[in-house]
Amino acid sequence: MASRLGSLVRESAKNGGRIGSWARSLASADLSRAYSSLGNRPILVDKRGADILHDPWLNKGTAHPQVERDSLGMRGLLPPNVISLDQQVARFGLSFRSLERKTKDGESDVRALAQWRLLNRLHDRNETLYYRVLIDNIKEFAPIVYTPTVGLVCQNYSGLFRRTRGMYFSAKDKGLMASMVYNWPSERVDVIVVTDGSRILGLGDLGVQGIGIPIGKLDLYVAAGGINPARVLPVCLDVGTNNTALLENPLYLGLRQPRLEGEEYLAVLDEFMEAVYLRWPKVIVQHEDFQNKWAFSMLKRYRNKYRMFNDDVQGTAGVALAGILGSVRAMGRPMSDISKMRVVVVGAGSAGLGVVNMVRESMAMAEGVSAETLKKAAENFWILDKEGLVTEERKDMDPDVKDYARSVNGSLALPEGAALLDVVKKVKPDVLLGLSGVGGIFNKQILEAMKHERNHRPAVFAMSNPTSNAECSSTDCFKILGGNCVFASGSPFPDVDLGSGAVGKANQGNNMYLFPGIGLGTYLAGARLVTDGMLHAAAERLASMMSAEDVAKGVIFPPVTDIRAVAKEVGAAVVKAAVDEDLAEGTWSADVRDLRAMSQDEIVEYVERMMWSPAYSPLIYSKSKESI
Ligand SMILES: NC(=O)C1=CN([C@@H]2O[C@H](COP(=O)(O)OP(=O)(O)OC[C@H]3O[C@@H](n4cnc5c(N)ncnc54)[C@H](O)[C@@H]3O)[C@@H](O)[C@H]2O)C=CC1
Ligand SMILES: CC(=O)C(=O)O
Ligand SMILES: [Mg+2]
Repeated sequence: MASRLGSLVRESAKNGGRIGSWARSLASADLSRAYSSLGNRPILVDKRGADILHDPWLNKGTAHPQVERDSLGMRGLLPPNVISLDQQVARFGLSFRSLERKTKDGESDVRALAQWRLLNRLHDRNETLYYRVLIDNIKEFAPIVYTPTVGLVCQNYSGLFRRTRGMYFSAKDKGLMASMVYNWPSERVDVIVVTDGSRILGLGDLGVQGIGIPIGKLDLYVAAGGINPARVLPVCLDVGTNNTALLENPLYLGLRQPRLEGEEYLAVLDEFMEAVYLRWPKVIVQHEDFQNKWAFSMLKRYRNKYRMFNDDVQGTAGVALAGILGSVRAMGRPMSDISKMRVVVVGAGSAGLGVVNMVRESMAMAEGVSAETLKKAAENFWILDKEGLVTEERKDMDPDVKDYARSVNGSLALPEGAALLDVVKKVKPDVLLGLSGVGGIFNKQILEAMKHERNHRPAVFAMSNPTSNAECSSTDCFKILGGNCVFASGSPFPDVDLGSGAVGKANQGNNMYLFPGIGLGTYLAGARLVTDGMLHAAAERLASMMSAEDVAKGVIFPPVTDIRAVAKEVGAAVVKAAVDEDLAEGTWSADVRDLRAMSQDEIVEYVERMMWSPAYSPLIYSKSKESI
């Protein structure tokens, strides 16, 4: 059969593709077997012609081979020259470079949006080519589809909106969500990223325009985590906005009403969660960029019921933990010395508190986690919010921060609400960690104060996004602290030339290093829940990927170009943890017994094998579409 199809294809090439009737006369099962033996798994489609060209999951554009053009009624709908996926990638590169040349002297925001538009249009047309381009150029394109440009895109989303992507559930859909989920065209969804748009990066409440974040996160799920793009769903819950500029903007596409509060808000969230699990019982739901007042409570409400996690609270925590472990090693100390670190955290929101909770647990682990060791570990943190240092004298204390409130007496005592500079001068921290959303708050004086005798290799993490909200830049940090400090930021910053061959290494400390692997591992494990054990395993695997030579140079995270390998390793660690915790049910391709029988290396191989990668599959017409 393979040779019959091969000869058909060769024949077609010779005679200009006049084999439509032959190809159609072959039973689709024969064709599918034939295609299988040629390589990619074929896809049965119940569409033809222009409908395929307008379906980004199926469209190959100029790469549709002649046999498909004939069998699927596309002859004449495309220019006659058939080109390959590689050639299409190269053509996209040429057109992207030409845009770069044309916009190089223009305003940087205009240029960034033009670059995003070019990628977005490709995403809308042809998902296979889009992800191939993204994977092949991840270092260059992640900052466009993800932070920082995605922030700018969200700020302008209503004006940029052309073709819809994802789903919107609003307060107006009450009682209808269980039927609405069936409007989504894909029968299978593995990962949903959902936001309510209330705290988009460090840019505040962007209402329905926050949809750009789930889209960008899911781009990384596909490109890094190898999740099939036909099985991801970005969602925005439109519960109103308190952003008056948006409410007054005639272009704004969301509901023009203040945000729902209390029971009304909860009713939307509950109905949404129930609806998606009704249609897709095994889906993983990632909560993203919910304002602090809801992030923790939603996590507590759902994490023991559904297969879900909050990326800002839990993904960020794992990345910061891995970064701090790397910094401890960079100081020339064993990882167990994490329990001796003094950490000043600026920002007591969902991200900041998520980080301190996880790092504290890791500190306590050295001596065995107990109420006593956790209490002792909490003393390693000084937490500031917009009112300054949180002490036991704080009025209306957030219960989530209470454990970390500092005493106003004794050694290292500081007054309630003490300013950051005073805290840094007195505490002389090993790690200064920013998750405040306040751009430039680590100013010259603060960074000068980080030069102290307690630690000649301190770590500065300016983790807020996007770039303009980073607490300091790599240049500020290295120019003041010298090449010895360890620097990480949420959005990418360049390495810094310190003269005489010395280079300050700018690490990107972003939850993008963990969430794709957490989702991938949870999915392949078929884990019922996402547990702390799985999250610790993910963070520890990320930390362990850095070699002694890397950390000695101040490199504490892998390069973005390795993000697919990171997701694979993290995913495998999550699978293993889920199996060890007896939470794994496996999937159709490996059930729990298969997973249990695998060695660690075999799990890594299995995860890699299961990762989707972009390649064109042969398309075969069938009236009743079923997977083969
Ligand atoms: N690098 C990464 O992977 C991640 C970065 N982030 C970034 O972290 C930032 C904060 O996110 P969330 O915690 O979710 O926000 P949030 O709104 O929950 O918390 C912000 C916190 O910063 C505090 N704050 C505001 N102004 C301050 C000031 N002048 N001094 C000290 N503290 C101040 C607030 O009181 C609040 O405690 C955002 O910019 C976000 O982009 C969040 C998640 C992951
Ligand atoms: C990276 C991320 O999740 C944030 O800035 O919110
Ligand atoms: Mg986020």
